Amino acid sequence: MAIPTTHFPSCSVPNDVQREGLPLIHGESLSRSFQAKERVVAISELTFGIREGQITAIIGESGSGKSTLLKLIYGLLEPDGGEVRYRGWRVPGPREKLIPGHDAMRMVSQGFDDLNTYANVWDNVASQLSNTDLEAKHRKTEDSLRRLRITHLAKQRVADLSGGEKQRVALARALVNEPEVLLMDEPFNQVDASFSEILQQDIRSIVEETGLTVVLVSHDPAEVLSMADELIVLKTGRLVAAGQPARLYTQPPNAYTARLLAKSNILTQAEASLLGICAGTDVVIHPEWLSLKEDPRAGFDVVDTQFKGFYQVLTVRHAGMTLHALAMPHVDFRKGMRVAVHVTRFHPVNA
Ligand SMILES: Nc1ncnc2c1ncn2[C@@H]1O[C@H](COP(=O)(O)OP(=O)(O)OP(=O)(O)O)[C@@H](O)[C@H]1O
Repeated sequence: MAIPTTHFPSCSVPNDVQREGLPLIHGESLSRSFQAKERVVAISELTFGIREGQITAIIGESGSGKSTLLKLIYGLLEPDGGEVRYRGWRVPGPREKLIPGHDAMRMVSQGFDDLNTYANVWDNVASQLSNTDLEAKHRKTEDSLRRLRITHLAKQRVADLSGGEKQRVALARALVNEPEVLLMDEPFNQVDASFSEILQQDIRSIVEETGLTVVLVSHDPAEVLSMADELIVLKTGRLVAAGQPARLYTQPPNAYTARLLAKSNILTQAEASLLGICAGTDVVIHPEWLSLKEDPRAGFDVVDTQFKGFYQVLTVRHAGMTLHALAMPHVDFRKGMRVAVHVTRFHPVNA
Protein backbone atom coordinates (compact mmCIF):
# COMPACT_ATOMS: atom_id res chain seq x y z
CA MET A 1 0.00 0.00 0.00
CA ALA A 2 1.42 3.39 -0.96
CA ILE A 3 1.30 5.80 1.99
CA PRO A 4 1.01 9.40 0.78
CA THR A 5 3.79 11.86 1.58
CA THR A 6 1.24 13.96 3.43
CA HIS A 7 1.42 11.32 6.18
CA PHE A 8 4.44 13.26 7.46
CA PRO A 9 4.00 16.57 5.65
CA SER A 10 7.24 18.22 6.80
CA CYS A 11 9.21 15.08 5.95
CA SER A 12 8.52 15.01 2.25
CA VAL A 13 11.35 15.64 -0.17
CA PRO A 14 10.28 17.57 -3.30
CA ASN A 15 10.05 15.40 -6.43
CA ASP A 16 10.68 12.21 -4.42
CA VAL A 17 8.87 9.11 -5.56
CA GLN A 18 7.89 6.44 -3.06
CA ARG A 19 9.70 3.14 -3.57
CA GLU A 20 7.60 0.09 -2.86
CA GLY A 21 8.64 -3.27 -1.44
CA LEU A 22 11.25 -1.90 0.96
CA PRO A 23 11.46 -2.62 4.69
CA LEU A 24 10.21 0.14 7.02
CA ILE A 25 13.67 1.76 7.09
CA HIS A 26 15.96 1.08 4.16
CA GLY A 27 19.47 2.38 3.67
CA GLU A 28 21.14 2.06 0.30
CA SER A 29 24.85 2.57 -0.48
CA LEU A 30 24.94 4.96 2.44
CA SER A 31 28.24 6.78 3.01
CA ARG A 32 29.35 9.50 5.39
CA SER A 33 32.82 10.89 6.13
CA PHE A 34 34.06 13.56 8.51
CA GLN A 35 36.91 15.97 7.98
CA ALA A 36 38.86 16.22 11.21
CA LYS A 37 42.69 16.37 11.19
CA GLU A 38 42.35 13.85 8.40
CA ARG A 39 39.34 12.44 6.59
CA VAL A 40 37.51 9.75 8.58
CA VAL A 41 35.14 7.41 6.77
CA ALA A 42 32.42 6.74 9.37
CA ILE A 43 29.92 4.89 7.14
CA SER A 44 30.87 3.31 3.83
CA GLU A 45 28.55 1.98 1.08
CA LEU A 46 26.13 0.58 3.66
CA THR A 47 22.94 -1.14 2.51
CA PHE A 48 20.56 -2.43 5.20
CA GLY A 49 16.92 -2.89 6.14
CA ILE A 50 15.03 -2.47 9.42
CA ARG A 51 11.68 -4.19 9.85
CA GLU A 52 8.58 -2.68 11.41
CA GLY A 53 7.56 -3.57 14.98
CA GLN A 54 10.94 -5.07 15.85
CA ILE A 55 13.94 -4.18 17.99
CA THR A 56 17.04 -3.83 15.84
CA ALA A 57 20.41 -3.33 17.50
CA ILE A 58 23.38 -1.78 15.74
CA ILE A 59 26.54 -3.23 17.23
CA GLY A 60 30.26 -2.87 16.51
CA GLU A 61 33.52 -1.92 18.15
CA SER A 62 34.17 1.67 19.21
CA GLY A 63 34.40 4.00 16.19
CA SER A 64 32.70 1.54 13.82
CA GLY A 65 30.05 4.11 12.86
CA LYS A 66 27.07 3.10 15.04
CA SER A 67 26.07 6.59 16.23
CA THR A 68 26.67 8.07 12.79
CA LEU A 69 24.31 5.49 11.29
CA LEU A 70 21.61 6.28 13.87
CA LYS A 71 21.88 10.00 13.03
CA LEU A 72 21.68 9.27 9.30
CA ILE A 73 18.52 7.19 9.86
CA TYR A 74 16.92 10.04 11.84
CA GLY A 75 17.97 12.69 9.30
CA LEU A 76 20.28 14.56 11.68
CA LEU A 77 23.24 14.08 9.33
CA GLU A 78 23.46 14.54 5.59
CA PRO A 79 24.83 11.45 3.77
CA ASP A 80 27.74 12.04 1.37
CA GLY A 81 26.34 9.31 -0.82
CA GLY A 82 23.35 6.96 -0.90
CA GLU A 83 20.07 7.47 0.95
CA VAL A 84 17.80 6.38 3.78
CA ARG A 85 14.13 5.67 3.03
CA TYR A 86 11.30 5.50 5.54
CA ARG A 87 8.15 3.76 4.30
CA GLY A 88 9.71 4.06 0.86
CA TRP A 89 10.14 7.86 1.07
CA ARG A 90 13.56 9.47 1.24
CA VAL A 91 14.46 10.78 4.71
CA PRO A 92 15.38 14.46 4.35
CA GLY A 93 18.72 15.57 5.79
CA PRO A 94 19.30 18.74 7.83
CA ARG A 95 19.75 20.83 4.65
CA GLU A 96 16.20 19.98 3.58
CA LYS A 97 14.31 20.30 6.86
CA LEU A 98 13.96 23.29 9.17
CA ILE A 99 13.94 21.18 12.34
CA PRO A 100 16.17 18.16 11.60
CA GLY A 101 14.84 14.74 12.57
CA HIS A 102 12.10 12.69 10.93
CA ASP A 103 8.62 13.47 12.27
CA ALA A 104 7.70 9.79 12.68
CA MET A 105 10.80 9.12 14.82
CA ARG A 106 12.17 10.19 18.21
CA MET A 107 15.73 9.84 19.40
CA VAL A 108 16.98 9.35 22.96
CA SER A 109 20.70 10.03 23.17
CA GLN A 110 23.34 8.98 25.71
CA GLY A 111 23.26 12.08 27.91
CA PHE A 112 19.99 13.57 29.10
CA ASP A 113 20.57 16.82 27.19
CA ASP A 114 16.91 17.11 26.19
CA LEU A 115 15.59 16.97 29.75
CA ASN A 116 14.91 20.13 31.70
CA THR A 117 16.55 19.10 34.95
CA TYR A 118 14.94 21.92 36.98
CA ALA A 119 11.40 21.04 35.94
CA ASN A 120 9.48 18.10 37.38
CA VAL A 121 8.91 14.80 35.60
CA TRP A 122 5.31 15.56 34.62
CA ASP A 123 6.22 18.90 32.99
CA ASN A 124 9.17 17.36 31.15
CA VAL A 125 6.86 14.86 29.50
CA ALA A 126 3.78 17.07 29.08
CA SER A 127 5.84 19.85 27.45
CA GLN A 128 6.12 17.67 24.34
CA LEU A 129 2.39 18.02 23.68
CA SER A 130 0.45 21.02 22.39
CA ASN A 131 -2.13 22.89 24.46
CA THR A 132 -4.86 22.61 21.87
CA ASP A 133 -6.53 19.72 23.70
CA LEU A 134 -5.71 19.88 27.42
CA GLU A 135 -7.70 16.78 28.26
CA ALA A 136 -5.72 14.73 25.69
CA LYS A 137 -2.50 16.28 26.93
CA HIS A 138 -3.24 15.16 30.48
CA ARG A 139 -4.30 11.67 29.41
CA LYS A 140 -1.29 11.08 27.15
CA THR A 141 1.17 12.30 29.78
CA GLU A 142 -0.43 10.05 32.36
CA ASP A 143 -0.29 7.07 29.95
CA SER A 144 3.34 7.67 29.11
CA LEU A 145 4.39 7.88 32.78
CA ARG A 146 2.42 4.72 33.53
CA ARG A 147 4.01 2.82 30.61
CA LEU A 148 7.48 3.72 31.89
CA ARG A 149 6.38 3.04 35.50
CA ILE A 150 7.32 6.50 36.80
CA THR A 151 3.87 7.80 37.84
CA HIS A 152 5.10 8.02 41.44
CA LEU A 153 7.89 10.41 40.33
CA ALA A 154 5.56 12.85 38.54
CA LYS A 155 6.13 15.76 40.96
CA GLN A 156 9.87 15.21 41.47
CA ARG A 157 12.52 17.41 39.92
CA VAL A 158 14.52 15.57 37.22
CA ALA A 159 17.75 16.85 38.85
CA ASP A 160 16.96 14.77 41.95
CA LEU A 161 16.49 11.46 40.10
CA SER A 162 18.90 8.55 39.62
CA GLY A 163 20.43 7.79 36.21
CA GLY A 164 17.97 4.94 35.66
CA GLU A 165 14.98 7.12 36.56
CA LYS A 166 16.19 9.91 34.25
CA GLN A 167 16.46 7.34 31.46
CA ARG A 168 12.81 6.40 32.03
CA VAL A 169 11.78 10.08 31.93
CA ALA A 170 13.71 10.52 28.66
CA LEU A 171 11.85 7.53 27.21
CA ALA A 172 8.44 8.71 28.48
CA ARG A 173 9.14 12.08 26.88
CA ALA A 174 10.18 10.48 23.59
CA LEU A 175 7.14 8.19 23.50
CA VAL A 176 4.41 10.62 24.61
CA ASN A 177 3.90 11.80 21.03
CA GLU A 178 3.46 8.20 19.88
CA PRO A 179 6.32 8.07 17.36
CA GLU A 180 6.47 5.10 15.02
CA VAL A 181 10.21 4.64 15.56
CA LEU A 182 12.29 5.08 18.70
CA LEU A 183 16.04 5.52 18.19
CA MET A 184 18.29 4.98 21.21
CA ASP A 185 22.04 5.58 21.50
CA GLU A 186 23.59 3.41 24.24
CA PRO A 187 20.32 3.45 26.22
CA PHE A 188 21.52 1.44 29.21
CA ASN A 189 24.86 3.17 29.70
CA GLN A 190 23.87 5.03 32.84
CA VAL A 191 21.80 2.24 34.32
CA ASP A 192 23.12 -0.58 36.49
CA ALA A 193 22.66 -4.19 35.37
CA SER A 194 19.50 -5.08 37.33
CA PHE A 195 17.71 -1.82 36.39
CA SER A 196 18.82 -2.25 32.80
CA GLU A 197 17.24 -5.72 32.61
CA ILE A 198 13.87 -4.46 33.89
CA LEU A 199 13.99 -1.47 31.54
CA GLN A 200 14.75 -3.80 28.61
CA GLN A 201 11.72 -5.95 29.49
CA ASP A 202 9.55 -2.82 29.70
CA ILE A 203 10.74 -1.64 26.28
CA ARG A 204 10.01 -5.11 24.87
CA SER A 205 6.47 -4.96 26.32
CA ILE A 206 5.91 -1.51 24.79
CA VAL A 207 7.06 -2.84 21.40
CA GLU A 208 4.70 -5.81 21.68
CA GLU A 209 1.74 -3.70 22.84
CA THR A 210 2.12 -0.76 20.48
CA GLY A 211 3.97 -2.06 17.41
CA LEU A 212 6.71 0.52 17.99
CA THR A 213 9.89 -0.02 15.98
CA VAL A 214 13.08 0.36 18.03
CA VAL A 215 16.59 0.91 16.70
CA LEU A 216 19.30 0.99 19.33
CA VAL A 217 23.05 1.34 19.38
CA SER A 218 24.91 -0.81 21.85
CA HIS A 219 28.40 -2.02 22.63
CA ASP A 220 27.19 -4.61 25.15
CA PRO A 221 26.57 -8.02 23.54
CA ALA A 222 24.67 -9.41 26.54
CA GLU A 223 22.26 -6.49 26.27
CA VAL A 224 21.47 -7.00 22.62
CA LEU A 225 21.37 -10.79 22.61
CA SER A 226 18.47 -10.85 25.02
CA MET A 227 16.64 -7.82 23.72
CA ALA A 228 17.03 -7.48 19.95
CA ASP A 229 15.09 -9.28 17.22
CA GLU A 230 17.70 -8.35 14.62
CA LEU A 231 21.34 -7.25 14.69
CA ILE A 232 23.26 -5.05 12.29
CA VAL A 233 27.00 -5.56 12.78
CA LEU A 234 29.33 -2.74 11.71
CA LYS A 235 33.09 -2.75 11.27
CA THR A 236 34.87 0.42 10.10
CA GLY A 237 31.57 1.73 8.75
CA ARG A 238 30.79 -1.39 6.72
CA LEU A 239 28.15 -4.06 7.22
CA VAL A 240 29.85 -7.34 8.18
CA ALA A 241 26.79 -9.28 9.39
CA ALA A 242 23.04 -8.93 9.85
CA GLY A 243 20.40 -11.26 11.20
CA GLN A 244 18.80 -12.73 14.28
CA PRO A 245 20.97 -12.75 17.43
CA ALA A 246 20.68 -16.52 17.97
CA ARG A 247 21.77 -17.26 14.41
CA LEU A 248 24.67 -14.80 14.48
CA TYR A 249 25.74 -16.23 17.84
CA THR A 250 25.67 -19.90 16.85
CA GLN A 251 26.77 -19.41 13.23
CA PRO A 252 28.83 -16.19 13.16
CA PRO A 253 29.79 -15.38 9.56
CA ASN A 254 33.16 -13.99 10.65
CA ALA A 255 35.51 -13.87 13.63
CA TYR A 256 34.73 -10.19 14.29
CA THR A 257 31.03 -10.92 14.89
CA ALA A 258 31.85 -13.93 17.07
CA ARG A 259 34.22 -11.82 19.21
CA LEU A 260 31.63 -9.06 19.62
CA LEU A 261 28.97 -11.48 20.85
CA ALA A 262 31.05 -13.70 23.13
CA LYS A 263 34.52 -14.15 24.57
CA SER A 264 35.09 -16.52 21.66
CA ASN A 265 38.10 -18.63 20.86
CA ILE A 266 39.13 -18.01 17.25
CA LEU A 267 41.54 -20.71 16.14
CA THR A 268 43.70 -20.95 13.04
CA GLN A 269 43.64 -24.22 11.09
CA ALA A 270 46.88 -25.29 12.77
CA GLU A 271 45.50 -24.56 16.26
CA ALA A 272 42.21 -26.26 15.47
CA SER A 273 44.07 -29.40 14.36
CA LEU A 274 45.62 -29.63 17.85
CA LEU A 275 42.03 -30.16 19.09
CA GLY A 276 41.31 -32.72 16.39
CA ILE A 277 39.36 -30.33 14.12
CA CYS A 278 40.05 -30.42 10.38
CA ALA A 279 37.78 -27.64 9.10
CA GLY A 280 40.03 -26.25 6.34
CA THR A 281 39.38 -22.71 7.69
CA ASP A 282 39.64 -20.80 10.94
CA VAL A 283 37.08 -21.88 13.52
CA VAL A 284 35.06 -20.18 16.23
CA ILE A 285 34.59 -22.01 19.51
CA HIS A 286 32.47 -20.26 22.12
CA PRO A 287 33.66 -20.89 25.70
CA GLU A 288 30.62 -23.07 26.48
CA TRP A 289 31.46 -25.28 23.47
CA LEU A 290 34.49 -26.61 25.36
CA SER A 291 34.24 -29.22 28.05
CA LEU A 292 37.13 -29.68 30.50
CA LYS A 293 38.07 -32.64 32.63
CA GLU A 294 40.85 -32.87 35.18
CA ASP A 295 43.53 -35.23 33.84
CA PRO A 296 47.16 -35.11 35.09
CA ARG A 297 48.32 -36.78 31.82
CA ALA A 298 46.55 -34.23 29.55
CA GLY A 299 48.25 -31.31 27.74
CA PHE A 300 46.37 -28.18 28.88
CA ASP A 301 47.30 -26.14 31.99
CA VAL A 302 44.71 -24.03 33.80
CA VAL A 303 46.38 -20.59 33.90
CA ASP A 304 43.49 -18.49 35.26
CA THR A 305 40.11 -19.00 36.91
CA GLN A 306 37.36 -16.44 37.46
CA PHE A 307 34.50 -17.11 39.84
CA LYS A 308 31.23 -15.88 38.26
CA GLY A 309 28.68 -17.22 40.73
CA PHE A 310 26.94 -20.15 39.09
CA TYR A 311 29.83 -20.77 36.66
CA GLN A 312 33.59 -20.32 36.32
CA VAL A 313 35.53 -18.80 33.41
CA LEU A 314 38.75 -20.72 32.89
CA THR A 315 41.78 -19.84 30.81
CA VAL A 316 43.76 -22.88 29.70
CA ARG A 317 46.97 -23.06 27.67
CA HIS A 318 48.84 -25.64 25.61
CA ALA A 319 51.63 -25.31 23.00
CA GLY A 320 51.21 -21.50 22.83
CA MET A 321 47.44 -21.77 22.34
CA THR A 322 45.18 -20.06 24.88
CA LEU A 323 41.51 -21.00 25.24
CA HIS A 324 38.64 -19.60 27.30
CA ALA A 325 36.13 -22.09 28.64
CA LEU A 326 33.13 -22.13 30.95
CA ALA A 327 32.73 -24.63 33.74
CA MET A 328 29.97 -25.24 36.25
CA PRO A 329 31.14 -24.80 39.84
CA HIS A 330 30.53 -28.38 40.95
CA VAL A 331 34.10 -29.11 39.72
CA ASP A 332 36.57 -26.85 41.45
CA PHE A 333 39.13 -26.06 38.76
CA ARG A 334 42.23 -24.37 40.13
CA LYS A 335 45.25 -22.65 38.64
CA GLY A 336 48.04 -25.12 37.78
CA MET A 337 45.69 -28.07 37.20
CA ARG A 338 46.16 -30.24 34.10
CA VAL A 339 43.00 -30.65 32.06
CA ALA A 340 41.82 -32.46 28.95
CA VAL A 341 39.86 -30.27 26.53
CA HIS A 342 36.98 -31.69 24.52
CA VAL A 343 35.28 -29.64 21.78
CA THR A 344 31.51 -30.18 21.79
CA ARG A 345 30.84 -27.77 18.95
CA PHE A 346 32.66 -25.41 16.55
CA HIS A 347 31.81 -23.13 13.67
CA PRO A 348 34.07 -22.52 10.63
CA VAL A 349 34.64 -18.88 9.63
CA ASN A 350 36.66 -17.06 7.01
CA ALA A 351 40.00 -15.85 8.29
N1 LIG B 1 31.48 15.10 14.12
C1 LIG B 1 32.55 14.34 13.85
N2 LIG B 1 33.71 14.88 13.44
C2 LIG B 1 34.78 14.13 13.13
N3 LIG B 1 34.80 12.78 13.20
C3 LIG B 1 33.68 12.17 13.62
C4 LIG B 1 32.50 12.89 13.96
N4 LIG B 1 31.53 12.01 14.33
C5 LIG B 1 32.10 10.79 14.24
N5 LIG B 1 33.37 10.88 13.81
C6 LIG B 1 34.29 9.76 13.56
O1 LIG B 1 33.61 8.80 12.79
C7 LIG B 1 33.91 7.48 13.23
C8 LIG B 1 32.63 6.77 13.65
O2 LIG B 1 32.11 7.44 14.80
P1 LIG B 1 30.80 6.96 15.56
O3 LIG B 1 30.62 7.87 16.73
O4 LIG B 1 29.70 6.84 14.59
O5 LIG B 1 31.25 5.51 16.04
P2 LIG B 1 30.61 4.59 17.17
O6 LIG B 1 30.66 3.21 16.64
O7 LIG B 1 29.28 5.12 17.57
O8 LIG B 1 31.66 4.77 18.34
P3 LIG B 1 31.47 4.61 19.95
O9 LIG B 1 31.02 3.21 20.20
O10 LIG B 1 32.86 4.84 20.45
O11 LIG B 1 30.48 5.66 20.38
C9 LIG B 1 34.90 7.63 14.37
O12 LIG B 1 36.20 7.49 13.85
C10 LIG B 1 34.67 9.04 14.85
O13 LIG B 1 35.85 9.58 15.41
